[in-house]
Amino acid sequence: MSKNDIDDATVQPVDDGGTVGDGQQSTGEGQRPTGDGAPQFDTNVSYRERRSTPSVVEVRDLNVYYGDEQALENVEMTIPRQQVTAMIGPSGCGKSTFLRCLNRMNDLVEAARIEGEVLLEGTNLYGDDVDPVVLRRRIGMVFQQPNPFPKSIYDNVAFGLRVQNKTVTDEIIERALKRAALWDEVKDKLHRSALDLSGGQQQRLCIARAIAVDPDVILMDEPASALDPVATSKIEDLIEALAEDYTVVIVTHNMQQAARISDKTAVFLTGGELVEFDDTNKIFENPEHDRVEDYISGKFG
Ligand SMILES: Nc1ncnc2c1ncn2[C@@H]1O[C@H](COP(=O)(O)OP(=O)(O)OP(=O)(O)O)[C@@H](O)[C@H]1O
Repeated sequence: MSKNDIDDATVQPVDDGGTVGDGQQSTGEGQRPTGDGAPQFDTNVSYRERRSTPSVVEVRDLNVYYGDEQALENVEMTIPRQQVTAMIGPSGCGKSTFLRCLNRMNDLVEAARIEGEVLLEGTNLYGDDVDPVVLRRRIGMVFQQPNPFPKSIYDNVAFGLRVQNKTVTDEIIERALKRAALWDEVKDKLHRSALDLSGGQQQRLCIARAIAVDPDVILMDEPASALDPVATSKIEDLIEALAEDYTVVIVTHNMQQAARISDKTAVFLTGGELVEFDDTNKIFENPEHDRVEDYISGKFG
């Protein structure tokens, strides 16, 4: 399967009752024991109540290979709760591979082999008893190209809830659209096709769709790179606002964007090495590593 096939395979609704547009999947009520009854994530405690711990995702000794090629090498990272964490680095350094490891999207790539641990609230996502479908209900994803379904604006936002057999109310739809800073622009045309929206509006709709099911973490792979400067600016403002409620992890090619909107920045360099991970200000003003300084100052990449 090619890299592009991953997105294609996960953005369209399928009839297994699981996939929710932008890669979110669910089997119903979230993190209850599933399948053979193996306990998964603790769902009796809501994410809002679990905020007492500072980190939400811990990555330990992560190595990823595509066939013989190593794409990530011994990556260790602690992703803080309710902050924006940006991944930057030159093309091919493994940023998207890393992001996809956080919700097991790489499971869909036949050639990919993953070693190491990714802990969500202390549970290894790669544990034998973890259902990736349940996991993707907790970790949503927004892609580079806005990918609304050919349905109404309302039905796009409702999609994930319906897949999970959850109640859909006008209030829930309104709340998600407001949270995605789209409500004022669409409140009078909720039953019109989502495909009639502009690219920037479509991307905010995809964000509304992702947050309607109330995930813990939102992964974003270059969410503004297909948009014009005005639409990009709206998405950037929105990402900063979302971090009040959610943990956001974003891949961006745009260093200024990472500097503007993120709290933490991870710099990957060629060979899938995470060279530095720190507060964004530190990375951009006084990085520890010469290679990071060279990259930030545009000497390569
Ligand atoms: N499905 C795949 N099959 C084989 N190799 C892959 C696949 N996806 C990525 N790779 C390889 O893994 C390495 C890391 O790719 P990845 O897309 O994660 O990098 P990136 O930093 O996100 O790049 P870009 O900024 O260009 O999107 C590259 O060498 C790439 O060719």
